[in-house]
Parts: sequence; structure tokens; C-alpha cells
Amino acid sequence: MLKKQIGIIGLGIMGTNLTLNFEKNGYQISIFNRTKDKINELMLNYPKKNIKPYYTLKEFISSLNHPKYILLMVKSGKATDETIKKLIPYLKKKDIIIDGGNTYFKDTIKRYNKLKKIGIDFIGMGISGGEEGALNGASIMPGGDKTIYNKISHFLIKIAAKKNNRSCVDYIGPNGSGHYVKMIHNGIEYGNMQLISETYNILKNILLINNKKISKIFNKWNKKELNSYLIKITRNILKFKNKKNKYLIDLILDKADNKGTGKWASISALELESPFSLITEAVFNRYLSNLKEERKIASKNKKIINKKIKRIKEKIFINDLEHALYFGIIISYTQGFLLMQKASRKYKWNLNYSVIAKIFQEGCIIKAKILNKIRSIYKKNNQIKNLLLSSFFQKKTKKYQSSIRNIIIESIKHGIPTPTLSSALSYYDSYNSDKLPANLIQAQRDYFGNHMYERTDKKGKFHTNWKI
Ligand SMILES: NC(=O)C1=CN([C@@H]2O[C@H](COP(=O)(O)OP(=O)(O)OC[C@H]3O[C@@H](n4cnc5c(N)ncnc54)[C@H](OP(=O)(O)O)[C@@H]3O)[C@@H](O)[C@H]2O)C=CC1
Ligand SMILES: O=C(CO)[C@H](O)[C@H](O)COP(=O)(O)O
Repeated sequence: MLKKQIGIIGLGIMGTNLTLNFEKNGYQISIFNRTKDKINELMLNYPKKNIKPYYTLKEFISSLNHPKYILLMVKSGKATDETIKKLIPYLKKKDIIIDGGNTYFKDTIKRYNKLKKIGIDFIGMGISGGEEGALNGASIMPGGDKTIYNKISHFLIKIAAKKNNRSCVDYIGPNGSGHYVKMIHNGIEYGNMQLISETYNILKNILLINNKKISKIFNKWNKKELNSYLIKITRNILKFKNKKNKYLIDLILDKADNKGTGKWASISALELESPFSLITEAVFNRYLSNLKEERKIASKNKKIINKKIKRIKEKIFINDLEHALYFGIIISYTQGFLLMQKASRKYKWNLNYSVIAKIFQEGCIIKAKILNKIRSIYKKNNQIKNLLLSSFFQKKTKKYQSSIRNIIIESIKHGIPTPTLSSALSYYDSYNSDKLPANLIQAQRDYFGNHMYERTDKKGKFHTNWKI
């Protein structure tokens, strides 16, 4: 019997491992890459009879039966456009292109519409899990026509990560929604990574703890409610030594790059007017980290305070830090899920957040114990206005707020930056305030621009001639 066929274009880190994942699951894979080296490398390292290499697009396409399933794993943006353009002349109606890259959701919407006109089906599909997930089971977020998803779901279910025997893939929603959800996944990823790195910085530069001990602290935290993929890899990174017996972390430059998904998420938050302060802080801090040379010069003006917290207090402080980090993580997921809710209403996607939380629970970078709670909250009420209104997170944040306040105060005193921890607390304090000073902003806008204001004592819009 003819094996089910998939074509994969793009044999970078992800494409190579997804090829192997498909092969393991019994599929016959045709592979193609813009340059030959990666094809040869894959065939040399993994000479499997169900992986067929092709060196021209024409041969690659001819190797697939109609309707053809073609997964693109190329760089997002121009590379994806160029690849689709080259593919079109070889395709027939009902062939399906799946874009598995980190594509900007608005580009996906455009490509879907363009391909629809010529009868080619298109699925924009977020994939998370990095190289390990691609090989052993990824978290997959497909968006597009449900009927087309139904045609490809059989193989997505196979290559997806599994959590309690359930595959971490499901239909996300119409055109663009799959890549949107992946973009938010990455936003939360940025938030959580920055929060963890601030915590590491506090342990290192306030408590003056060494890498080995910090790794042990993360290891302990990973066994409790903070359990997550990112905490686990942080633990591993911190204890990793090179051949010269030096901690590698201490040899890595303090500059963090990005490929744009966090920025896109923040842009969307601004467009949809949804508070996304913690994640945006994380994006800004990647940019700030890259100003290494300027920071070097500026740091000469900073008075370093290196007073270690007294030993007796260390235990309490680490306990506070654990709670502060969990508090921050709550806000990171809260802001991410809120933005998806906003986008779902705006673009009429009808997103199901407990399904999304389920997809995030295994195989992806933001997989974490907290998602179990998030999933059950949305399962009870898919339209809850804010996760902080759920009794679980209300109680947790109430309990941990004094810890995060202590940590921020101590960090400020020591001159240790806590942009996302501080942002988490500010968001919490604002969201939990019946009264904010926006009355003054209304008055100022009315004063200088006649923008009018609303009142507490009567309905309507009012203007005052403030200058008399
Ligand atoms: N790495 C990760 O952890 C994750 C990555 N992704 C996304 O998956 C996609 C692939 O990522 P990854 O495997 O890491 O990328 P790599 O950088 O490892 O590989 C990039 C691939 O894109 C191809 N490519 C680049 N430019 C062009 C072009 N102009 N035309 C045709 N092909 C081109 C490259 O071909 P060539 O060899 O010829 O240069 C190569 O196959 C990206 O969209 C990425 O954002 C998604 C989730 C996780
Ligand atoms: O999608 C991913 C993980 O989920 C990719 O690893 C992505 O590259 C991460 O984003 P950035 O490079 O901007 O840190």
C-alpha cells in the first residue's frame, strides 16, 4: 500500500527534525531545500528509505500525489513569499500548503486570500517546541478552513506532543488565528524568560549566590508550582560547565537577540488596546540588552551596592523570590490570554482558550504546571474577563503580593533592574484599583484640547473652560 506522503521544504533546525518525526510515524517524506548542502547533510546523517531527497522544486512536486500536502519550514517573511511564488506554477486546485514558520499573522491572512483565488488551500500553522519538540512531539497551532484542517489532522496528531494521551494540536480557528496564537505563545515566552532572568540576577547580585547553588534553587522550584520547561532548562544551563571546568553562563555575553514575534505581539496589543505591559517590557529589555557598549560606558556612573542580605534572612528572601516569580508568571500568561481574547473578538475567530491551554501543556517552550489551572478556568468559562478574576489566581496573587513587593523594594535598594517583576506588580495594583488617577488625565486632556470628560456624579460628556 502506498504510504501517506508529505513534502517538506526548508531543512533548517525545525524542518530537519520534523522530517525525522514524520518518518518515525510512518510517513513517506519528500524533502527540498533552497541550497543543496542541507539536503545532503540530512541524507548523510539519516539515510532512511522513507525520506526522498529532491534537488529541484519540479522533481520535488512531481514526487507527491495529488492532492499534495506541502509543509513550509523556511524563514518567515520574504523567504516564505518567494517559496510560495515558486511553488504555484506546479500546483493544482485542492493542493494544500501549510506554513509552519513563525509568520506574522497578517501575512498569513494575505497569503491565504491570494491562494484561495487560485484554488490552493492554505493553513497557517504555529509550531512550538524548538528542535526537541520538532523531533519528539511539538505543540501545534493550525489556523485556516476547518475542512482543510480535517484533511491534515491525521498527521498533525501523530507528530504532536502528547499530554495524558491527548495530542497537543487542535483546530485553532479561521485564517490567521493559528499564527496569532503562536505569536502570543512567543510573547508569553519572552515575558517568562525575562522574569526568570531577573530572578537569576537577584540571586546572583543581591544574595551573591554561585551558579551551582542558583541551579539547585531552580531545581527545587521546578518540583513545585513553578514547574515548567523554562525553569528546567534554566537549572540545566546554570550548572553547565565547559571543558575547562568553567560555567558557560559566565562566558556568555549579556545581549539577547530576537526574531520579531515578541515585537509583533506588542504591536497587536497596541492596535487592539489591550494591556500587555509585562511582555512589552520583556521585548524592550532585549533591545536594552543590545546597547552593550553604551551600557558599559554608562555603568561607570552607577554606584554598586554589594551588601549581601544577612544570612538569616536568606531563606525568607528566596521564598519571597519564588513567590514573586510565580506572581510574575501569572501576569505574563494573564496578559497573553487577554490579548488572544481581544483578538478573537476583533477578528471573529471564536477561540477556545482551554483548548489553547491544552496545546501549550506539552511540547512547547511555555509548557508549565500553571497551564493546568488556566485550562480548567477557561473550561468553566471561556469568556472570563481576566484570569485574575478567577478565585484561584485571585487568592494566589493576594497571598504572594507582599513577597513581590519585598523583592522589588530590595532590588531597587541594590540597583538591580526588575522591569518585568515591577511591571507585573504595577499591572496587578492598577487592575485591582477601584480608583486610578485617570480623572486627572481626563481633566488635563480637556484643559489643553477640549477633549471633554466624564463625571462620577452625572452621565454625559462635559467641557470646562479651565483658564478663567
Ligand atoms: N528554531 C526554532 O526554535 C523555531 C523556529 N520556528 C520557525 O520555523 C521556521 C524555520 O526555522 P529554523 O528551522 O529554526 O530556521 P533555520 O534558520 O535553521 O533554517 C531556515 C530555513 O529557511 C530557508 N530559507 C531562508 N531563506 C530562504 C529563501 N529566501 N528562500 C527559500 N528558503 C529560504 C533556509 O534555506 P537555506 O538552507 O537554503 O538557507 C533554511 O532551510 C522559521 O519561520 C522559524 O521562525 C518555529 C518554532 C521554533
Ligand atoms: O518560536 C520559537 C520558540 O517558540 C523560536 O525559537 C523563536 O526564534 C524564538 O523567538 P526569538 O528568536 O525572538 O527569541
